[in-house]
Amino acid sequence: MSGPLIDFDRVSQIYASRDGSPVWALRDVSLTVEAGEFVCLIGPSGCGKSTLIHLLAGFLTPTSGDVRFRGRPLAGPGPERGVVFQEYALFAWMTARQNVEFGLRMQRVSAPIRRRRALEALDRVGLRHAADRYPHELSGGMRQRVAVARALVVEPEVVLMDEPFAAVDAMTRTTLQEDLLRLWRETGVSVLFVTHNIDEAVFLAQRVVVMGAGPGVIREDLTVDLPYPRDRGSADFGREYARIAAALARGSQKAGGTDGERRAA
Ligand SMILES: Nc1ncnc2c1ncn2[C@@H]1O[C@H](COP(=O)(O)OP(=O)(O)OP(=O)(O)O)[C@@H](O)[C@H]1O
Repeated sequence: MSGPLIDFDRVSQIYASRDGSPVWALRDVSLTVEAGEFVCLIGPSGCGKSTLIHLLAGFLTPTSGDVRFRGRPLAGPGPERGVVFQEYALFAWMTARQNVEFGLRMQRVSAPIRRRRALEALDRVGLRHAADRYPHELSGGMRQRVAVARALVVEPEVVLMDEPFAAVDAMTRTTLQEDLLRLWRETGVSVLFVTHNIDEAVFLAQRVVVMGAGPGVIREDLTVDLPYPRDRGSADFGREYARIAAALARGSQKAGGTDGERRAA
């Protein structure tokens, strides 16, 4: 393939606030993601991380600029872009297997193939045994695993994850991170992952995109050049952590700047 998988080209997103005044969620954001990359977006609350994910998911159309996938402007949601949110967005009235089958049903995949693929996807996240349970019978971590299986079962080219592990306890979170890395390496899918957590970004990402708020811009785009699996106790890990923390601190000092500053930086 020539060109990036994902291309944000000078994208701005303006919402109307309750009193009608404009809210610049993103201003002039340019970002590319290559096929197979694992990229984390990190930044203060309100810097437009979720907006960026929603644009890419096709839930929103940018106020100006273009969002392209494989060189083509996006026109709504599509099966090549899977989404996992922080909240367990599972259908309460469906079992884990039925939840995972949902996307395949939309694609009109036949019932026996749906069933087989859903069970395989649940197996990959270690939940085949829980296929017939309803969401309320699952722990928070298990529900997020089902959400990951549901996103992956349709074999997307990118998974968009908006703070997917923020609501689970620390130990479960670590396990989910390890599982996600394994799935990423097994499938070759690209991952765009929003987090507030520097440790999570350093553990997971090949690139960490640091955003700033007021309006939302990209401040820095940092490569994390550490081999996988990463050792949280290593000096190298600590150095990368400090580098990203410093970039975040610089970004918040510059709040209110423009994308032009990023280019100049
Ligand atoms: N539907 C909306 N209408 C009006 N303003 C909105 C809307 N959605 C988001 N905003 C505003 O746009 C800005 C960016 O919001 P967004 O949710 O993308 O940020 P975020 O970085 O994901 O924040 P957080 O880390 O708190 O989830 C914020 O100022 C927010 O209040």
